[in-house]
Amino acid sequence: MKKLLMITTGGTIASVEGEHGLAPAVNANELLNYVSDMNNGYTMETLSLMNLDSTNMQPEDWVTMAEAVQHHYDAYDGFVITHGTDTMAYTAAALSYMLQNASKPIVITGSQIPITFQKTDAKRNITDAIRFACEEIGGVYVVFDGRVIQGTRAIKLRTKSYDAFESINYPYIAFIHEDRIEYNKKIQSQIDSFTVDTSLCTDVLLLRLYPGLKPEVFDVLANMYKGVVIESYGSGGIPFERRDLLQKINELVEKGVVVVITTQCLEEGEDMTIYEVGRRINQELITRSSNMNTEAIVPKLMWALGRSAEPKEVKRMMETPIADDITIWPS
Ligand SMILES: NC(=O)C[C@H](N)C(=O)O
Repeated sequence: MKKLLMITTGGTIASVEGEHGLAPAVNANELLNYVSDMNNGYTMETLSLMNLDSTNMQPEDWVTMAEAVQHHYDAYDGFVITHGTDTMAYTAAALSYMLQNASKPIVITGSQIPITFQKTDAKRNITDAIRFACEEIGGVYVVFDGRVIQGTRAIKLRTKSYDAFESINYPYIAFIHEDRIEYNKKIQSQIDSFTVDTSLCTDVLLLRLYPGLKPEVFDVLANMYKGVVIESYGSGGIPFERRDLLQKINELVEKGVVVVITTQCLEEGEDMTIYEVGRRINQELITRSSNMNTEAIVPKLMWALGRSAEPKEVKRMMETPIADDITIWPS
């Protein structure tokens, strides 16, 4: 008999219609009461940790969640975390970095429609998440609309549809059917021991390039941030004609800021070795992101900066695959 803990954090799944629109209000026990087919095979305890729309979630809330799992880790066989969808991908990645080599499933789910509504995806998603949390598998996963996504690979692609999440640059882990779980990817069993490191440095900026961005904006960043993630274009170049951003980025790195380059393209990642706009970037100084998604890069950088103040060491951590966040490293 599996012993599970369901941790609730808010989101649409726990929302009710209030005076100012949908807002989370349902607690963990009430949420569980909506799920009818509580069957044998597991026992479930609940923890109402917070009740936030995930738009209001901050890195400190990721730490609260990681600490809750850490605190209860030995007492349970698996964890279900219910969460808003808007920042779920960030939370899933953040937990993947803070809670490494888990030998038990830590499953995050939510819904597009509140569980209190007649027609809702919430019941299915919770039921699926519970089923996956009973599996003999370790790590952090997003379960949504019958699909299981690696915690470092999820993105929210759709605002309304039930299939809100996609797995980026990585196969779905599994599909959850009514009668069985179909694995799509072989999962290696965990041999390293479970580690928890929740020290985050939140001095991180995410900047999306667009034609016309003023280079001077970079002058103010060094005083405010220790890490800057630049969502560049295509394979990952930086403009150096007219509005020369390259010079400014080099200056930032010289000042000790860790600059990570990624791409606005969702699929296939950066490869700065192809074009002159990419090759001009000093690869010794800049941090490559390969095919990580932005939702993973941002919390990974907060986590890496939380562990070391040495930019070279932060670059090394960022470029090292963790929790399957990087698969192909361009040669
Ligand atoms: N579907 C949802 O959960 C959206 C909600 N605004 C949230 O992220 O909390």
